[in-house]
Amino acid sequence: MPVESLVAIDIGNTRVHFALFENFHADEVTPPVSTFSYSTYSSDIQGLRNWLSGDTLPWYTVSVHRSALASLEAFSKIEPRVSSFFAFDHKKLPIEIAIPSPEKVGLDRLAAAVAANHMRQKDRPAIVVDAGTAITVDAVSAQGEFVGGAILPGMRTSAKALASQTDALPQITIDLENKPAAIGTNTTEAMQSGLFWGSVGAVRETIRRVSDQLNSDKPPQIFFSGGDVNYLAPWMDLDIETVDHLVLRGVALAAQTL
Ligand SMILES: Nc1ncnc2c1ncn2[C@@H]1O[C@H](COP(=O)(O)OP(=O)(O)O)[C@@H](O)[C@H]1O
Ligand SMILES: CC(C)(COP(=O)(O)O)[C@@H](O)C(=O)NCCC(=O)O
Ligand SMILES: [K+]
Repeated sequence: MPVESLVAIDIGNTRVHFALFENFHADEVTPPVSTFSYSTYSSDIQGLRNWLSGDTLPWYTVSVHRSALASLEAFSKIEPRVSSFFAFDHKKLPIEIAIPSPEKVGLDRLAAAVAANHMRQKDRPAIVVDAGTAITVDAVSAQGEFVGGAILPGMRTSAKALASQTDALPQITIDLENKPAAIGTNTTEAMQSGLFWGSVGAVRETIRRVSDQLNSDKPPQIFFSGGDVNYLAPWMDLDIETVDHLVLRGVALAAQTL
C-alpha cells in the first residue's frame, strides 16, 4: 500500500530534519512539500509543533544519534498528530547491502543510497556524497547494491579538531558563504583556507578513487546532498547532480516498501 502522505525524519549528529510529503509517487521521487529542522542537541519542540500541519500522519525515521531518536520517539507518543512512529533499521531499508557488517552502516548513508539507487540510470553505478557533520562518499553498484564508501570529517568537525588538539589555534566559525583566499594572512584565514579547500580536494579525490574502484563500463552518476552541499558542489569540477533532501527522499521511498 503506498503511503502518499507522511513525515520523513533524518536524525543526524548536528541537525534533525523533518519533511512533509504529500501525494508521494515513487516514480517521480516527489520532493517534500515543506521541511523543518532543529539542532540535535536542543530540540525546538515548539517550532516542530508549529510546523506540523493539522493532519495526523505516520512518521518514518532514520537516525544515527540514539538519544535524539529516543527523545523524538517519546515526543511522538504524546503528539496527537502522529499516527505511528517507525524507526528504520538496515533490514527494513529496500537496498542490498553488500558488505560484511551491514548493521554497522549509518542509516542515513543507506537511506541516501536508497534514493540514489532509485534515481540513477539503471546501467550506471552511483556515488552518493552527503556533507554534514561527517562527509560520506558512498558507492552503489550498477546492480543496485550499497557496496561501502568513505567517511571524512565535515568542515566544522575538522575546525573543532584543530582547536581542541592544539594550544594556539582558535575555535573559528566557518563562514561558508564566502570562499576563502587560498593564502591566508593570519591564523584564522589560514585555517579557513585549509578547512575549505582541503575539504573540496578531499571530497574530489575520494570520489575519483571510489569511481576508479567501481571500474564500471559507464561512469557513475554522482549525487550530492546534505547541509553543506552548496559550498562543496560548485568546486567539484565534475558532472554532479545536487539533490535536496536525498536522505529524506530515501526515507519516503523506503516507507512505500514496508
Ligand atoms: N554551529 C553551527 N551553526 C550554524 N550552522 C551549523 C552549525 N553546525 C553545523 N551547522 C550547519 O548544520 C548543517 C548540518 O548538516 P546536516 O546535513 O544536517 O548534518 P548532520 O546530518 O550531520 O546533522 C550544515 O549546513 C552545517 O553547516
Ligand atoms: C558517518 C556518520 C557519522 C554520518 O553522520 P552525519 O554526518 O549525517 O551526522 C553516520 O552515518 C554514522 O554514524 N555511521 C555509522 C558508521 C558507518 O556508517 O559505518
Ligand atoms: K553526513
